[in-house]
Amino acid sequence: MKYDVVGLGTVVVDHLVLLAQHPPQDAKTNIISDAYQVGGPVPTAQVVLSRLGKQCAFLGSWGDDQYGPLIAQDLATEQLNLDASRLLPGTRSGYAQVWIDEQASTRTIACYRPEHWLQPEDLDRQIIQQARFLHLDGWPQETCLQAAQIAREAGVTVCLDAGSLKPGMETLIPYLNVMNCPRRFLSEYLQTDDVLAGGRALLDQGPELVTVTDGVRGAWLFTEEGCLHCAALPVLSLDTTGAGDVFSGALLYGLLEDWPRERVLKFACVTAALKCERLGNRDALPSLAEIEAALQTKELNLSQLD
Ligand SMILES: Nc1ncnc2c1ncn2[C@@H]1O[C@H](COP(=O)(O)OP(=O)(O)O)[C@@H](O)[C@H]1O
Ligand SMILES: O=C(O)C[C@@H](O)[C@H](O)C(=O)COP(=O)(O)O
Repeated sequence: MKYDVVGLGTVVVDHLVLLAQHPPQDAKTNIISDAYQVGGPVPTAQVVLSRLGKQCAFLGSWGDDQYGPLIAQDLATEQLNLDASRLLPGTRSGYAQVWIDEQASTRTIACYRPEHWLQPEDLDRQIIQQARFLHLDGWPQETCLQAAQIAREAGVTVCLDAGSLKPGMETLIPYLNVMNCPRRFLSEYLQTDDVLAGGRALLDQGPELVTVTDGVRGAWLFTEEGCLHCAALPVLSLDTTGAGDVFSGALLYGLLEDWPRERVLKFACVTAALKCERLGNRDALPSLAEIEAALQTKELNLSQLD
C-alpha cells in the first residue's frame, strides 16, 4: 500500500475571530484577535494522521485567489501528497468565518464553492486503490459514491466524516466501513435524538463501525460488539472548531493501528479534547506524547452501554 489514508474532500481557509461575546442581532462588537488557518473536515483529519506519522494523500482543489498559496503551502508543509490535487485558475478558494466567544461557543458561516468539487471522471483510481483507507466528507455525492465503489472493489476501507446531512448520503452509507457523525446528524438524517437507536440504525445501513460525537457529552462507538460511551476529557475549552475533524483523524489512526475499540475511542476523545484547549486546528493539535500522557494520567470514564 502506498498511502495509509487517501482523503477526498473540501478544503477551506478558516478565519478564526475571537470575541468577548457574540453581538446581539443588529449590533456590533470588537474583535479581540484573529487568525487564518487551513481547515475542512478531510484535510484536518489528514493533518492529524500525518503528524502522527501516517502517509496521506489529499484529493481536492482550491482557487488562485489570496488563499490559494496559503492552502497549497499548508498542506505541503503538513506532508500531504498533493499529486492528485489541483489549483483551479480563475476561481476563489473555499472560505469560512468562525466567531468564537469567551465561552468557546462558535458561529460559523462557510462558503464551500462547488466549482472545486472533483467530478467522478476526475478521480485518480490508482491512488485510491493504493490506499489502506479512503476518507470522505460526502461532497459531492456522485464523486464520493464513485470513489467508494473503486475503494470497495480494491478492498480499501471506506470512511466518512458525515458532518451535516448532504444530498445522496443514503446512497453512500451502504458503501461505508466506518462512519463518524455529530449527534445533530442523527436528527437530520434519522429524525431521532436517541443516540443508541440512531447509532444502531446507522450500523444496520452498512458501516461496521459508527461513532457519534456530542461535544462535552463525549462520544459513542457502535460495532456488532455493542455500544461504548466515552465521557469527554474535562479541559478548559477555548475553541472547539475542528474538534469533530480531529476526532475523525484520531479515530482513523487508532483503526489503522488495529487497536481494540476501547483504546480507539479513548484516543479519539482525548486528542479532540486537548485540541479544544487551544485556538484552531494546527497549532492546537496535541503531540502523540501529550495524548499518551493524558491517557495515562487522566481519569477517562468509559462504559459499555449494551
Ligand atoms: N468542550 C469540550 N471538552 C472536551 N472534549 C470536547 C469538547 N468539545 C468537543 N470535544 C471532543 O471532541 C469530539 C467532537 O466534538 P463535537 O463538538 O461533537 O464535533 P463537531 O466539531 O463536529 O461539532 C467530542 O465527542 C469530544 O470527545
Ligand atoms: O467545514 C466546516 O464545517 C467549517 C470548516 O471551516 C472547519 O474547518 C471545520 O471543518 C470545522 O469542523 P468541525 O468543527 O469539526 O465540525
